[in-house]
Amino acid sequence: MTRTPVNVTVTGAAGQIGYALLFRIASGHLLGADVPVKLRLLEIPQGLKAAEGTAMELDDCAFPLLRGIDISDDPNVAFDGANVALLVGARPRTKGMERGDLLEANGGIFKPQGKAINDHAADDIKVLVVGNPANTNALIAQAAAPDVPRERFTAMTRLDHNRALSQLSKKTGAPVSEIRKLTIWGNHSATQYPDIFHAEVAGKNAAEAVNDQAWLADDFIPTVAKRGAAIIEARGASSAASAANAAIDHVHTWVNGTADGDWTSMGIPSDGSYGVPEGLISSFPVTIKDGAYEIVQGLEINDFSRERIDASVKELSEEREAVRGLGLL
Ligand SMILES: NC(=O)C1=CN([C@@H]2O[C@H](COP(=O)(O)OP(=O)(O)OC[C@H]3O[C@@H](n4cnc5c(N)ncnc54)[C@H](O)[C@@H]3O)[C@@H](O)[C@H]2O)C=CC1
Ligand SMILES: O=C([O-])CC(=O)C(=O)O
Repeated sequence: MTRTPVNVTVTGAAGQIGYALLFRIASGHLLGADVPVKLRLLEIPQGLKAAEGTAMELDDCAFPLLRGIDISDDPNVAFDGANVALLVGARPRTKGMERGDLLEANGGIFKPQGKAINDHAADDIKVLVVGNPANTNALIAQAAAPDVPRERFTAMTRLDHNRALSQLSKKTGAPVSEIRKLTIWGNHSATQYPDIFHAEVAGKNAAEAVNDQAWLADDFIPTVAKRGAAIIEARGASSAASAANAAIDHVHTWVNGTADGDWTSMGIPSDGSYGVPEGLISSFPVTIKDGAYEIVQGLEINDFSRERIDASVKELSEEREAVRGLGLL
């Protein structure tokens, strides 16, 4: 059966995450081994030549599922007909830059991209924001796209989720495949809260299996929350292949669903669940079926978790206020 190719737009295509991401999209890991894709690459003018080089390499792989590559520096062209948009390109924080400056610089990227998505993307568009500060960049893009259902704008906390799985696996000796129901709450930042109180390791409650409060508070949580900085320190560059892998996981799960008896973590617009103010793009535990996600309801939140969720959500509220103050919402 011939299928219509799915248009996948990737911004920041010439960057290091782009380089780790595009080959996996083209080889079928994003959407499935039977789904042809067309890539639409968006770069700034200085990045176009490098994007063209990457496109040449993509050609040279002769991927059977890759049905075309377009490159542009115009968001209105790159998002035209997009079914999936991976917003990776962002303005990194540079020396002496305050958080407000960073938010403003990113507003200049994510607002026009949100508008271009609003005006040109396909009706079924799904957006994942990877570029930092991811949650608030997603909010900016969403605000500029009033005609797109707001739940289509998501932010990536799957890398944090995967990091937490791996740390818990090392601690317990159980393979990652035996760990379920882990949650990242809040912001993709050092305030995020990786929660193991509802997680299961080989069918047993993870917090009880670990039974080590000091490890949880002083090792696990800071290791996961500060892993991005640790990678920069070790590698001399921020996470790239693991971030690309998480972006693939995020979209693959969004399209194909969560496994029975498990959930994943995604930055999504809050509906007010768990005391997270409505509209903030915060990470929650979600189950997904038929391309639609739902926040897992009814989890009991203990005092230890409540304090940490509240701290991360407070940071998200402050970021929202800051971009409101800049007229970006
Ligand atoms: N949410 C998450 O878990 C993670 C997020 N990140 C973030 O992802 C972003 C990208 O990381 P890298 O690929 O390592 O950065 P990079 O600097 O290697 O590449 C970024 C690319 O984006 C391009 N770009 C800048 N503005 C653009 C615009 N307006 N339109 C299109 N392209 C544009 C640049 O030319 C560059 O090629 C960063 O903001 C980084 O902090 C990184 C790791 C994990
Ligand atoms: O800090 C960064 O730029 C990279 C990042 O988000 C991460 O590795 O989690």
